[in-house]
Amino acid sequence: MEPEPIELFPRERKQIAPGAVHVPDWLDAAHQRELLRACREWARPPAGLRTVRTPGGGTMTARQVCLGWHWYPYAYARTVVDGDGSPVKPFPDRLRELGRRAVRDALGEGAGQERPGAPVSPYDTNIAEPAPAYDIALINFYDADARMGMHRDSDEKSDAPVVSLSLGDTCVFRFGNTESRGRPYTDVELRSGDLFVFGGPSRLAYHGVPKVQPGTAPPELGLTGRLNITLRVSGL
Ligand SMILES: O=C(O)CCC(=O)C(=O)O
Ligand SMILES: [Fe+2]
Repeated sequence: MEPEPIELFPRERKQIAPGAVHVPDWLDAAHQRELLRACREWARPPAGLRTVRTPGGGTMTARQVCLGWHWYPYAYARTVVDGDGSPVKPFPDRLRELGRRAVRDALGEGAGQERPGAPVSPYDTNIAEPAPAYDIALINFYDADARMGMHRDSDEKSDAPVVSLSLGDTCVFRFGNTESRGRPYTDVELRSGDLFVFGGPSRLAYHGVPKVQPGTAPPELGLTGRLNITLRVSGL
C-alpha cells in the first residue's frame, strides 16, 4: 500500500463563520468506504439517483438521491413526485447517529438544542431540549463538470444545523453570507472525509460548489467524481 501523503501543514479544523465549522478528515478511510458502499445502494432505483429539474426549465448538474424525505425544487414530499413516483427510501438509524455525532464534534456538546429566546437569568439554567433528530439525507453526485450554484437550504422547518460530508474528488465549497449570493464569502477546499457543519447564525447562509477537481479522490476509495451527503432535520 502507498503511504498516506503527509501534509506539510496539517489541515486544521476552522470556524469559517459563526456557527459554520470545517473539520478536515472527520471520516477515516474505512468509514468513507462504508458510506460510499451505502450510497451506491441508495442510488439504485426505485427512488434512485435522478436529474433534478428546476421550475425555470433548467437542470441541476449534480444528480441527487434523497432519504427520509424527498426534496424537489422547492419543497419536501414522501414520494418522488418529480421522478418515478416511488416512496422515498427510509432514513437509516446510523445516519441519525452520524448527524448527532457530527454536530457534537463540530460545534460542541449541546449545540443545536438551545431553547431559542430563553431568558438569561441566574435562575434559568436554559435546560437543553432533546437534540433534534436528523431525518433527511440529500446525496449529490458530481461528475467532473458538475457544480452547484449559490443557494440557501431553506425548505426545512427546523433550524437545526446542516451536516455535510464529502467523499471522492476535492471541491471548492463557497460559503457566503445570509444576505446575498455575492461577497463576502470564503472558499473552502472540501476533500474526501471532510465534515462541514453550518447552523446558528449561519444556518441560512448562501453556499455553493463552483468547482470539482477531477482525479483528486483518494485512489483506494474507488470513486470517480464527488459525493456530498447533507443531513438535515425536517421539522415536518
Ligand atoms: O456538495 C456540497 O458540498 C453542497 C451541497 C448542498 O449545498 C446541498 O445539497 O444543498
Ligand atoms: Fe445546500
